[in-house]
Amino acid sequence: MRRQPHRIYMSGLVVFNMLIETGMLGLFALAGTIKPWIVVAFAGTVVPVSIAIHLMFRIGLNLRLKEKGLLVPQLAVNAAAQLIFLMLAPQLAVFFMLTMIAFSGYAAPEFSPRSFTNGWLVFGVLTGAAIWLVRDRFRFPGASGLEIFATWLFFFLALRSLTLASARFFRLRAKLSEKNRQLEASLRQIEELASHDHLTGINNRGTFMKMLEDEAQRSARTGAPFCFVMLDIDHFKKVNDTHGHPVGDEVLKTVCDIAVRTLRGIDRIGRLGGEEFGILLPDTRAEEGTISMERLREAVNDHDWGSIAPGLDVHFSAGITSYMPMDNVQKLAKRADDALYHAKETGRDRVVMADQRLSARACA
Ligand SMILES: Nc1nc2c(ncn2[C@@H]2O[C@H](COP(=O)(O)OP(=O)(O)OP(=O)(O)O)[C@@H](O)[C@H]2O)c(=O)[nH]1
Repeated sequence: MRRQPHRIYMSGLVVFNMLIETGMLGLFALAGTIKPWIVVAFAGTVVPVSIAIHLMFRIGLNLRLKEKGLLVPQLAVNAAAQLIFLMLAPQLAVFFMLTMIAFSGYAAPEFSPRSFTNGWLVFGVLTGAAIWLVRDRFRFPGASGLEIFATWLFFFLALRSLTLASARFFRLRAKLSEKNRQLEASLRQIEELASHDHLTGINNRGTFMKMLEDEAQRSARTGAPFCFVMLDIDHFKKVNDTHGHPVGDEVLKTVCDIAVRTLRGIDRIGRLGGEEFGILLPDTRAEEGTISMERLREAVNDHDWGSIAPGLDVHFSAGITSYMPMDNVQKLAKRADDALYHAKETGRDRVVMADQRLSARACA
């Protein structure tokens, strides 16, 4: 499929060159070298055929065929046309022979080494036979047997070297495109590795803190509310110690999966380190944020942890805070961390809202 744009481009180039060739023949007709009807015959046969082939590529009819490049029919039609007109106007034989070399170059990427050798020999022999048949009207560079042979030999060898050079160029270009694609894929992978946590696949600390910073700036500008949550899995060390590190890893991944499923599409989650996660809830007020975290807590508590390891049970504690005017990320993180500490201190498996604690303290 990658070759199709190239085929469309090349067959379009053939149409363009056929039109140029018609114009050139017209000039020779004006100069009296050939009869005008030869130009009309060329324009009425070769040009429509090349347009038809180009349209076939454009519509994609060739994709239904086994030999999608249409190499054999294209070359056969073009070479037959050039040979017929070479015999009709042998005084312009070199002109038609050069055109054949150009077409062979266009078809280079479609050639296999065998099809190239076969085509080269067939065209060479046919062209030699055609020139020989019309040798009495052959003009350039001369009409003697040796001159005709030397002209033909030049064509025969040039056809080979130019086509092989084109084929090499196309192969090189294809290789370069492939390398480019691999490089782009590697770059994407590096970006992914640099911005995401490799175990859970969620944002890593750096990426998440940058998101938090951006959201704080957005809120300062627009006044839109948002909540920041620090979530920590309870007694995670015990999970590792009792069930092993691989089970601990599985717990981390599963908690993230549940969070991604439970939270909204615009919410962001990042791994801050170990078994601690940060959650950003844009356009969310304190009460809505608490409801959202309670829903996540229930989802984690209700999960069938026994399917990962018999007797396994997982809970988390979370501290949540909402953005306040004149806030910065450090202040937000401090409040959420204090609230998380409070959640742990007061029995774990709970969500504590920092702002309520602050207002409670202010009222006391
Ligand atoms: N399996 C696994 N364990 C990890 C990973 N990162 C950190 N840990 C473990 O997480 C545990 C965290 O233990 P603590 O900081 O004592 O916290 P805790 O046991 O959850 O206790 P509380 O937070 O007070 O409920 C340590 O045993 C770490 O080795 C990880 O990527 N995979």
